[in-house]
Amino acid sequence: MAARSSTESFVGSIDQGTTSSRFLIFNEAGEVVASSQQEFTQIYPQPGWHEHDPEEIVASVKSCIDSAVTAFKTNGYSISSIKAVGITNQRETTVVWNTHTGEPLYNAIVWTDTRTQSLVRKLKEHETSDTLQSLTGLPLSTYPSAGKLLWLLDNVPRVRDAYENGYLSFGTIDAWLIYKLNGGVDRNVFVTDPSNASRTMFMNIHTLKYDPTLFAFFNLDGEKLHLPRIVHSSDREAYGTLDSTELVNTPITGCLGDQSAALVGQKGFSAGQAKNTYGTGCFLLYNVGESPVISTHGLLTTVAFDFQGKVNYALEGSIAVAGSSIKFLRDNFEFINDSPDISALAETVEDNGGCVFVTAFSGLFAPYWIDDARGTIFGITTYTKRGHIARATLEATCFQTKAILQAMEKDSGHKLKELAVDGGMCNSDLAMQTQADLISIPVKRPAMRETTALGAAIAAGLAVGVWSSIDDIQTTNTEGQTVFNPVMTKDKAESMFALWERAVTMSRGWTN
Ligand SMILES: Nc1ncnc2c1ncn2[C@@H]1O[C@H](COP(=O)(O)OP(=O)(O)O)[C@@H](O)[C@H]1O
Ligand SMILES: O=P(O)(O)OC[C@H](O)CO
Repeated sequence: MAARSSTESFVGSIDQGTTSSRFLIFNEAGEVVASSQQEFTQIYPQPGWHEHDPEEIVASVKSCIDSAVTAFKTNGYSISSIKAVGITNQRETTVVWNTHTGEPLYNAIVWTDTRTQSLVRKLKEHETSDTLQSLTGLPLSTYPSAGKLLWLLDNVPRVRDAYENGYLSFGTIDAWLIYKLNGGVDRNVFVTDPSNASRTMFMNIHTLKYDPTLFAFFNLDGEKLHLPRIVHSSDREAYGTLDSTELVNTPITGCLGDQSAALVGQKGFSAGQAKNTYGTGCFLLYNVGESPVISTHGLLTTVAFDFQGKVNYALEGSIAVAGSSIKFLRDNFEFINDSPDISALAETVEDNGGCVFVTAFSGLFAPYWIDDARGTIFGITTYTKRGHIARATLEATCFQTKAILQAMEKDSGHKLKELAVDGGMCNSDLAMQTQADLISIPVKRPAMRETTALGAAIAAGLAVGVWSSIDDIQTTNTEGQTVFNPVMTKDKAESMFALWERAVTMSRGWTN
């Protein structure tokens, strides 16, 4: 195709999720003009363990960049019109590497991994453990990075060795990717942003700095451990430039944890705005403004974004299992060939036939925090068909979202009037209708669902002036939304929810 003469600028976005990596190129209107996606290996060495190969993650990202850029060029665009790249990523997932060589010292331990259950219980016995949430925004659980790092130090001799000898680098996926995409040891760009650092339990949520009190609690020597420098989520200089791929020398200028990125991509810039992302897990973020609100109802406090010092916080309801339960039915039970087929299977029956599926594969996260629950299906009889299980699987995420919304209303004192959604599982009309029915408010799904990637592109584009301020992008992706209005009676929704809550109570204690 002939070269386009457009003076338009573009922004690339790396979206490194739990199950796949993507690279998307956005124009100034926030539209996707080229993209590429690649799944990578999920490693489950033991029940409850979940790992990724850090090098495979980097390779998948590079391959996506090259494929998308090739398509971009084929469409007549010039590489030089891509002004910057943003990064968004699965959070908490922990990578450790040799500071001198850049070699990973173990597989990445994924956020869903529950191997730290007993370690976390011991930490909870510590007399100051109940102060952690007010300092970090997070309750002690298997979820944040801190416990994963402690496990590595206790169980992997070469990690311990590297730590004792002062060459252990620790980072979440953003820090690892930025380091590797800059060429690793040679340039040693070792940074993270507050939305990612706030998931480690090493950062003080009020100061946005690593806190010696936290290192002392985890019995870590901050001098021995190499941690990424915390910089703004949108920054012209700090993140370096790509040293390879088709986009060599393009600056990386934005970085956001994926749930923060989705909030930005849904333009949840102001207090009172919220979004719910149904990916591998499901995460409801509610912007609470410029001061953190510490939850007393089972939610987390997280950094929504730090745009050149303008910091917004969010209350977060984290669900460990959402789209992954559908993949589970596909891969482990062969109920379906492909995730989208789940809706058709669920529609073969009228309702859940009395089944409730507590999908607690990693215990239950917000607002319950039950670490000793495991996946349990209640109500199975000889009447039960695969369709009932499919329906109960979709409903599980919707029930847990309802519980989170209730907690959020109590913490924030506000009632949401509608829920903005995105993420792979929101493609299921049945799931989104069920969600609207159960929470009795409308659910709004944007036409362009790659809002996580858009959020990282916005962070990067703001840093280099592709957009001069958030006002430039307020109307992006507002056309063509689908609205799911509740049709179920509130009484029916409440009685279904009561059964779910009963099932949650009964799922406790399995791994005790
Ligand atoms: N049409 C669909 N209906 C239901 N679930 C879906 C559909 N399409 C994708 N999914 C689920 O969405 C998840 C992937 O969503 P995505 O937002 O890409 O996740 P991540 O960012 O965690 O990799 C998968 O677990 C998949 O099962
Ligand atoms: O991969 P996702 O989209 O489910 O997101 C993972 C989260 O960041 C984990 O906290």
